[in-house]
Amino acid sequence: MQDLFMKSTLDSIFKVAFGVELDSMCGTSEEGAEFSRAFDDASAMTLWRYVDVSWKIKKFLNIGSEAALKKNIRIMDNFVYKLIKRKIEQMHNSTDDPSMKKEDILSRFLQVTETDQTYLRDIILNFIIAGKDTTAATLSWFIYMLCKHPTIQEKVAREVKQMSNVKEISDFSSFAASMGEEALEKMHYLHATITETLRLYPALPVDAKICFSDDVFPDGFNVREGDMVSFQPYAMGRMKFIWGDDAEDFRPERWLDSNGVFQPESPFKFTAFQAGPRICLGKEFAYRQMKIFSAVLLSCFTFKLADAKKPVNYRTMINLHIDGGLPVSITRRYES
Ligand code: HEM
Repeated sequence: MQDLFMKSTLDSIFKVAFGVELDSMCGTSEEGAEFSRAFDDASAMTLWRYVDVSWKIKKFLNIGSEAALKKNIRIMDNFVYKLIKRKIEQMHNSTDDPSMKKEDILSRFLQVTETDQTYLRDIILNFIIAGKDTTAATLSWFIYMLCKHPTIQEKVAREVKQMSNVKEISDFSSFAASMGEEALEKMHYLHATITETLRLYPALPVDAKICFSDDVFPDGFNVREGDMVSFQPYAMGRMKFIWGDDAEDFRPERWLDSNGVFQPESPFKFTAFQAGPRICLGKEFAYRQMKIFSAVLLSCFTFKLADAKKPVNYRTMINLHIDGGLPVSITRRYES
């Protein structure tokens, strides 16, 4: 499942942010598949710099992991610069139809006359880094949690069916097409279940910052310019003094009031999306995307772990991935 989520969220971010059908899901674009591979390898190699004390020497000599990283960066750069060039050409050719220019985020940047190609490349990669693995990993943990808690899985499926107002689901794609904004808004239990997943499995388990200048924290602790300070949404999400004695239990109900309406928490308590001025810019987008994916999947299929006895471990990456993916068996809910 995790691999499929990674591919589909990459395709989705490409469509929304750059107006491009990458189709890494079906692999019809060889260029897209090469970019996707290079992107994943480059993220893993970048993280190893934290623990590999010799990375600077390797970089200087252009050997080992650093030579491979350089090659992957070149593949990504070529792909992204080509994309920017194509987009600029498309925009020039579509002057007669102004609506064509506004569809995606890259076009909007180009409209405000931003032409520095390196800056645009960084914007593109930033969106991919921020929006691909985060939602895919969260959806994987969400399905994992629902396999561990089948009654919650059924409750989510029931809510989706009820709120989407579809009497009988006869096929997957027409049900997906009928999933409107209004119906998604009403799915409070689904919203709570995704949020509960993020509390226990935040896509960014540790968030680090480097101090810009000397400072004193509210509790009197001194930090100096250049110090690294980190907070840990993973640990915070499991602390009893923050969430109560049942902090380690998966209980979506904790997010609902007595009428079943979702009650948000302060972002300084539920820190999966950061808080303050640097809070995640894609939070609403991420919820919408995750709700659409899970609503469609859960109303059409039931999920079970392929091997319920196999322990699930974390993979050492910036985002909280399931090591080795998430093999599941699925059963169709409707008669085809
Ligand atoms: C479950 C999904 C997601 C989670 C848990 C998440 C979490 C976060 C976190 C913790 C940060 C702060 C990083 C830092 O401290 O520098 C962040 C920043 C950001 N996120 Fe997300 N994110 C998610 C999905 C997305 C998506 C889908 C997009 C884009 C469509 C996105 C766009 C961004 C951007 C642009 C920033 C940078 C904001 C800034 O630096 O001011 N995120 N996200």
